[in-house]
Amino acid sequence: MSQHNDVVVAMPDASKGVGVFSWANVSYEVLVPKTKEYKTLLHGMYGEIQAGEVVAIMGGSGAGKSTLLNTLAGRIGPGRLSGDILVDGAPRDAATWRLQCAFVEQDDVMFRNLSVLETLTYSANLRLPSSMPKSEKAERVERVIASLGLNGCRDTWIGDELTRGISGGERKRVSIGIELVTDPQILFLDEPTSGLDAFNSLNIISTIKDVAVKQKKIVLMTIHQPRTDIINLFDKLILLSMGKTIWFGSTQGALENFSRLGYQLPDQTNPSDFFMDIMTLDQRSEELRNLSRARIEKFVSAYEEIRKQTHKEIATSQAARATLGKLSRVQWPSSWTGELATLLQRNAVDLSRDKATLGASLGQSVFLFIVIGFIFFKLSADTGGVQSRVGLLFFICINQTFGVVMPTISVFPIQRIIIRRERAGGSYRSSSAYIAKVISSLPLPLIGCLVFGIPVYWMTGLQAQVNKFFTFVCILLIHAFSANALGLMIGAGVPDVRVGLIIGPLINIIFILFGGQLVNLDKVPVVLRWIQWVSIISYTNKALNQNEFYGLTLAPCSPGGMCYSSGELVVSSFSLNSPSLWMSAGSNLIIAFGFYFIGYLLFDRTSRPLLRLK
Ligand SMILES: Nc1ncnc2c1ncn2[C@@H]1O[C@H](COP(=O)(O)OP(=O)(O)OP(=O)(O)O)[C@@H](O)[C@H]1O
Repeated sequence: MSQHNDVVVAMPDASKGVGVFSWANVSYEVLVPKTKEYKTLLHGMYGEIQAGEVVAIMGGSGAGKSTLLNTLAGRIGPGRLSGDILVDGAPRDAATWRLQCAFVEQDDVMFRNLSVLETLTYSANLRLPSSMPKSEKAERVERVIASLGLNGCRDTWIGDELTRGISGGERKRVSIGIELVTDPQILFLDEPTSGLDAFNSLNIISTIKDVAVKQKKIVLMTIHQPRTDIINLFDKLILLSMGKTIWFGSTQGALENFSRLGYQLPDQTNPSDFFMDIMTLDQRSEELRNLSRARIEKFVSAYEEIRKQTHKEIATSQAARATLGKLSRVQWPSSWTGELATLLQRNAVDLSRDKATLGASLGQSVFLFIVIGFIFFKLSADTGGVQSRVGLLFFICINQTFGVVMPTISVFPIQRIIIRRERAGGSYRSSSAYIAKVISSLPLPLIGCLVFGIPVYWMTGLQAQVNKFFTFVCILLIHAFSANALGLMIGAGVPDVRVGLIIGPLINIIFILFGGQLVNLDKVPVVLRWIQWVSIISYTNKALNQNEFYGLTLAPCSPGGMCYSSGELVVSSFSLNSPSLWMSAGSNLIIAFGFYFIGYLLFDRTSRPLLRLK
């Protein structure tokens, strides 16, 4: 399977930390589709962070904080990027960058059914080289737990809005821990305090500061109006407004700078409130906008003067450049099968603890076999019985399609953020992640189809022959397999679950229409007729009818009544005789593999992390 954008990564050399991360004259423009003109989001940015420093990007809404953070982290889409972004004086390199840096997103999306310890252990197992002994990985995890103060909740499940788990502050720590297990040199954090109370915010930033100082890491984060004791923890601030720098340096330096320009910090005011007041573009009226714009431009020019006087070129490290040249394609942390085994194990643990999903899924099958079993109880072999049998078999097709496709659609959209994050860290190949999901999503539909199908077969009085029964079960299992493939394919392609829940039923309904029971397919417009060849419902319906009616002895006709003389005649009168039973089942298998393959291509694309360094 193709690897597309996955970059094969080099293992980091833990003994070699990054000394300085710097950027010079960095601008970023995007094309605005409506006007077809470029809009500049970042204007000639400069900055430098030394190992052990924590730097915060602050600014009003729309100032460009996230854009700057993402640009420096290499997480930008199309657009014009110019300037230099350097690691120890050398340009970032795709082979090493993913392991040198880590990005902690604002939303802490994780597996809700795993404990803190398990979450960090899987991160270590997936992201650290397989050559590293298990005991060393476990030690690394323990160190991260200790440094982030997670010992008290190490065995608590992560949880989510619906299931109680660790607290918001602990979630943020775990998110940071997931990244820290690989010992990245540069840590980017997007609003690490958002959604946290003042106490927890201080706690998180103090922990980050502690880690940065002790482990000599470079930390850059965006933050919204931090309280005074948080702002005091930052070594430098980047104050942004309208995509321009109005200050880069210490908080004290910023206060002195603004004071010199006539803006004094009022008594008993938090510096961050003060900065926000003077650097935010006031949009309330034309007059206020012009006034605030003029003030901001004054700050921009004043800072530019200071920068020019103090700016020194970062010495380009020839040694670093030379090393980068040699590191191009090395290897993934583990072998493909190693990745698959770890991912399968994680999926299995997560699924086995998801009692609600397991219960609902099996409960649905039990409920339906009872209802259907009694509605169609012990069908007769007369004309009425024939009609009921045809209806029952078509209902089974529809039920088994909806029952499998709909829950499967959510598999990828729900975990896409996690997969993107892990792929961004170079943890595994997209193919192993996909195959692991396919395998772990199969047992539930297959078991569900047996729980429903076996009792229904005997309750409804379908042909009481062992070979017919096993063929029936086999057809149902193949159908569940194909429906699973269809659900995964839809889920892999849609941007979120809501879109999937619209597209899923639509495709199912079209497959039902082309299932051979509702419309005479010979009368359908030629351009649409091909749909029957990919309708898994059509093939399963044909296979089930042939299995049931071939060899079925029907009740003799009453004089003058309309009836079928044989089961074969029933099948041919509904045009369900071609292709043959095993050809139909085989077609469904081929279609399933087709769906899985298209699903993989879509998955690879939609779960691909952004990485743009040039
Ligand atoms: N792809 C894009 N096309 C056009 N404009 C964009 C694009 N991305 C961002 N912008 C604009 O760039 C500006 C900076 O956006 P950014 O998200 O960096 O702001 P921010 O400071 O992080 O704001 P907030 O605190 O509200 O998240 C905003 O005006 C935004 O509308």
